[in-house]
Amino acid sequence: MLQLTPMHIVGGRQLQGEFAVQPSKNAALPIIVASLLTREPVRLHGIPRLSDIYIILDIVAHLGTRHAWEGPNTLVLHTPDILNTATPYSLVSKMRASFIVMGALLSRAGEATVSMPGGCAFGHRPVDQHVKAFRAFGVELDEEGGNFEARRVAPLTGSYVFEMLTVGATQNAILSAALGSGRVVLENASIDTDVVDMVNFLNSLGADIQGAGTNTITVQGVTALRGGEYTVIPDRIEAGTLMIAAAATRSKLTLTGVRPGHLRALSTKLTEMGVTILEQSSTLMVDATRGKLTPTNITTVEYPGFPTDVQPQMSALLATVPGTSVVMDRVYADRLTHVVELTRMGAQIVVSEHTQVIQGGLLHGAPVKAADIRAGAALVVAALSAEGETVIDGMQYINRGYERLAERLRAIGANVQQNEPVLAAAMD
Ligand SMILES: CC(=O)N[C@H]1[C@@H](OP(=O)(O)OP(=O)(O)OC[C@H]2O[C@@H](n3ccc(=O)[nH]c3=O)[C@H](O)[C@@H]2O)O[C@H](CO)[C@@H](O)[C@@H]1O
Ligand SMILES: C=C(OP(=O)(O)O)C(=O)O
Repeated sequence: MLQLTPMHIVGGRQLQGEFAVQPSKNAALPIIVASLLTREPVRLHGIPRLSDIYIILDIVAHLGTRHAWEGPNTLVLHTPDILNTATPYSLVSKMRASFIVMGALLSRAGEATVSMPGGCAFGHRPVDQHVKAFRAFGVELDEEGGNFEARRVAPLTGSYVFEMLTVGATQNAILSAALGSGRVVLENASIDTDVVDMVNFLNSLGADIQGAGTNTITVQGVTALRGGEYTVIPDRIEAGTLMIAAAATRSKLTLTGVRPGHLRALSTKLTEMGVTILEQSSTLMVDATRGKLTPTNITTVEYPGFPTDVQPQMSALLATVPGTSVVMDRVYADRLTHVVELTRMGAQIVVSEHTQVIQGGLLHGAPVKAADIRAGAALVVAALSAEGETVIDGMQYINRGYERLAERLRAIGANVQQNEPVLAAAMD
């Protein structure tokens, strides 16, 4: 992973003005993979310039996709032929989301070899549901030497009831059956926005996938998909991070280019704490300047519940709110790498049986290190509110999910310095 220079933040300043939210990383990644299903060109608007996007582009390039950027966030992808059906460990280990190339390759080429995805700093992330769904549809699947080898021996048919709500396995299962003459039914499917956006994209190319956004999804295979043009949804996790940053700095901030409906669980919680939120069709105003915030309890669950991907940032906010708050992550019980770093900044957090008990108070600047993407975002939130200077190392993790963050935070009044990553220029 590219090493980046640390970010320096002098905190204690209010944020102000408008922040234009980037397009969604976690929606864009599966849509780029889903473009493997058509031999025609597709033009995607709203692709954020992030290191994860460049990694998935390397992976699909290995499989046969040519790409060209048209302006800052528009990407044209074209996969006339699949050139490889094996994705090596060196590529898959860089990003867990890449495991869904298995479903796309099964659909388009009838076979796939994909390495077990890499581990993650915040705990065990199994792929058993992906494997069980494929097998339920009649796919032959062997696991050998850290690789999964899958073959379509007949049209995919049957149904699978997921044992938990999983975004990635739902996407993988949909992709595997979207081409061909079979029909599969997914029960207890994820209703996450990133599943719905991938299905909307595929259906816009001629796929026949019904029920996305409900717990039962039916995929009727089609012979081929056409090319097309699609705009990816806004990034609700980036928007959520900025809402939380506004609350932590007791600021008034307007987010533009958002879908307020995707952020309801967070808006409800912040409102309960004393933050005023005003929603319009694609803007969201957060006002934390009117009086004291109150502590609260958070339990993360799958969408549309409170998202795990803003749990560390929310914990950072709660570390600034006097009183006792309790945070439990039911999606990733061990998503806790932010805790030790926040305590360097004066946060009082005790972890017991995967639960954070937070006594809010004042934070101060300190040297800290991000160990994963949202832990890094939590450190940015804490640093923006803390007295004095915080130096955040491990920026390569934050850069996975936030485009030109230092520059965009400066534009809303933060005192942030970092040599900007040269990703876009270097990797086109
Ligand atoms: C690139 C991307 O979009 N990543 C997001 C995606 O990850 P990802 O798709 O990997 O997460 P899942 O929704 O699959 O995981 C949800 C839960 O199911 C468990 N599980 C999942 C699959 C499986 O085969 N077996 C199993 O036990 C996981 O360990 C976790 O506890 O959704 C997560 C949950 O919203 C987010 O935190 C990630 O940011
Ligand atoms: C955890 C995340 O991504 P990934 O699933 O790729 O690790 C995230 O975006 O918060």
